[in-house]
Amino acid sequence: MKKIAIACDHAGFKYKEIIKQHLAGSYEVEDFGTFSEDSVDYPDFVHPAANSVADGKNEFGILICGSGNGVQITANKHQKIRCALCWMPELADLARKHNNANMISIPARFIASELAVEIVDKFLTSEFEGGRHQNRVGKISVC
Ligand SMILES: O=C(CO)[C@H](O)[C@H](O)[C@H](O)COP(=O)(O)O
Repeated sequence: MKKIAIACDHAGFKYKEIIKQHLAGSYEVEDFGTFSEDSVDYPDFVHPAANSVADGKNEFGILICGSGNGVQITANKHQKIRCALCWMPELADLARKHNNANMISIPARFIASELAVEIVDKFLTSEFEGGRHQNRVGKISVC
């Protein structure tokens, strides 16, 4: 069963719970919080989730905040993380196929929860195509 990290800030909490419920039984989900709608700082929750994907404890990660920007910016500070901001399923598909993304960020304040679930499903079922894309991905981490 694929192991998935999930994390959010207060703006993403409701969607995190919806996504977790959707994935239950099909994936092993590790929830790094937050666990309420009380205002929090997203890096406090993203860094542990990103570390778990970077060290291989979880295969993929799902991050949710209001715009998707803050959690994505934070996750991409981790050298082994490739986190894509996805507001439609096609972007999640391409993030896996072309960029071998291992995390995605979802903008909870800008899309419906039903679409967020579709995005997650596409992210977790698309495969990296390798080939010419492997050359490019290999050049991303320069330090
Ligand atoms: O990081 C963000 C902005 O790019 C996220 O959208 C946060 O969820 C947002 O900044 C939270 O804003 P709030 O006014 O403190 O709820």
